[in-house]
Amino acid sequence: MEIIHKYFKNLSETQIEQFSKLQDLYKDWNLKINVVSRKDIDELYLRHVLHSLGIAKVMSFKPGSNVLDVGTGGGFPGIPLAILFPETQFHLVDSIGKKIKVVNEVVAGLGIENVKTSNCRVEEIKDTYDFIVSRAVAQMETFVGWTKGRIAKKQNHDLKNGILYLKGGDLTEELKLYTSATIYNLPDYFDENFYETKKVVHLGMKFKN
Ligand SMILES: C[S@@+](CC[C@H](N)C(=O)[O-])C[C@H]1O[C@@H](n2cnc3c(N)ncnc32)[C@H](O)[C@@H]1O
Repeated sequence: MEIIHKYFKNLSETQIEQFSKLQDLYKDWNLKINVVSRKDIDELYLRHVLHSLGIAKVMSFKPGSNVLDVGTGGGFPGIPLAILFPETQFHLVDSIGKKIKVVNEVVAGLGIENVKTSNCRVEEIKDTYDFIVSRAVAQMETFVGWTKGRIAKKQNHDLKNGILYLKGGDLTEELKLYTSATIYNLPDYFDENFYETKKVVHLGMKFKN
């Protein structure tokens, strides 16, 4: 939990309490339904919570905005972002029901009010969102296909509405179709070795008028 304080200084009492409770909640639920690897559960704050919050280093979601988390699994990056941005609405989607069950239990356990969940494939979602976030779900081309039409046209942020994807490694090949993508290197924000090759990729949507 100290590692969250290290990089996010102005947390409210509620946010501190919610972040602090995450580890015990995930430890309990992970015994029943495995959503986080055994190794990672001891490093939940480094490998999952802070990593999810990497998106917050490049984007401050405004009050009233809405965000879709595609393939949220156990709730990453959606749950840490929902704690950090309580006035933004988050929709967490996963095609595997037992993962959404854990997400629902964690959300209820923390008293988070700005998260809704759906157990379905993202291709079935019909709403639009200011941003779509994700980690470890699909290659960019597949992901862009799945989420086509889901970005709202009205812009409310400095960064263009679009996709904010947590990725790692060399992305030259994967992003060669997306020349307008911006890559933010997480080591510019976080010192820990875990982040050495990790990035946030922003892909702003272009709309034909
Ligand atoms: C490797 S896990 C990543 C989970 C989480 N984002 C994380 O980083 O911890 C990928 C997740 O994406 C989900 N998924 C894959 N394709 C999907 C789709 N088309 N729609 C919704 N969920 C999908 C899977 O069920 C799985 O839970």
